[in-house]
Amino acid sequence: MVEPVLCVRGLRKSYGPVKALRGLDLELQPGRSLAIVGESGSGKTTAAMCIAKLVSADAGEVRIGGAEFLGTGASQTVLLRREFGVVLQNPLSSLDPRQRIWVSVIEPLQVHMKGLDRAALHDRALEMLTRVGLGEAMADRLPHQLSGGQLQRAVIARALILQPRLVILDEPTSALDVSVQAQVLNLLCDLRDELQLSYLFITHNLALVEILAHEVLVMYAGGVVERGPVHQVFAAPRHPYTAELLAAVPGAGTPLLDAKPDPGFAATGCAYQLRCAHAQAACRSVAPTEAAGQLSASCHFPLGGTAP
Ligand SMILES: Nc1ncnc2c1ncn2[C@@H]1O[C@H](COP(=O)(O)OP(=O)(O)OP(=O)(O)O)[C@@H](O)[C@H]1O
Repeated sequence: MVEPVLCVRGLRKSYGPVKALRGLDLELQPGRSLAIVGESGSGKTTAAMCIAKLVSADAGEVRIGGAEFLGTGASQTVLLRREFGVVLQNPLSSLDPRQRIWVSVIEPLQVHMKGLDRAALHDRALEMLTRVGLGEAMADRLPHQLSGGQLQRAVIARALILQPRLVILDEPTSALDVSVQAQVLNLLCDLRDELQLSYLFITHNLALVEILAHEVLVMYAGGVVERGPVHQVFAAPRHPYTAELLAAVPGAGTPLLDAKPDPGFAATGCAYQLRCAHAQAACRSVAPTEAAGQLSASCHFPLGGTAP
């Protein structure tokens, strides 16, 4: 059996009374990409941050490449991790404004592969910058001399410089102009296929999920309400919340819904019951089973058929 690139079991995180993550399980196979979707406040970023050990979870286990990931090591910041690359929403905040682009790109190499001389580091930076579509001319520039799309390419180059198999992407295109978003998205798709990368991808934007991910995990109020292959979940959503998200999609680049789920909501039964047009008595008294397995929805009365 192939070892998953990422395996997460029972990840929980509360902020006081707010249950931001209610026990997350997921697996990511080599070369596969998983998108975590949900509206603002559903727990997506908390999930990514707990997986990256940027925020410490209250409980649960994270395994990367078969080994438990404890989040310790030489690197002080998540951007320099050896185990995975990270691409965040705002590329400017990921790069040191005083450092030339090539120096930022090779920073993880300097931390984790000591002993490379300056010429070798420079060569590696140019190789990676070329791979992401930035020529040598960009290498010596400072971040403020690059456009948003060019900066995000540089961040991607740095995320890949240690050749990780897993890349965590948190809204990687949402700070970019719409015309540039497609270019960066295409680059991410090409790199994923060429380098057999696995992406864990956090987004509000379902249009991007169809392009970048194989599987989708839908979160509501800190829990997983539906999961499965993207084409199956999008073609026939089984959880009413997934259907609501899909119905709200006005097009690429536009956030989904403004309404926020309330993860502090402590009533018995289903967390989605007050917003659900299909709620029945059982939904108010008994919490549905968590969505687990290949294709499932956490709902007593899933759309289109029997309960999972
Ligand atoms: N540092 C914190 N302190 C207190 N509450 C927090 C903190 N971080 C997140 N939360 C709460 O946890 C819940 C989940 O937040 P989280 O940021 O993970 O959601 P999200 O789906 O990523 O939303 P967004 O897309 O807006 O970032 C929210 O209710 C949020 O207010």
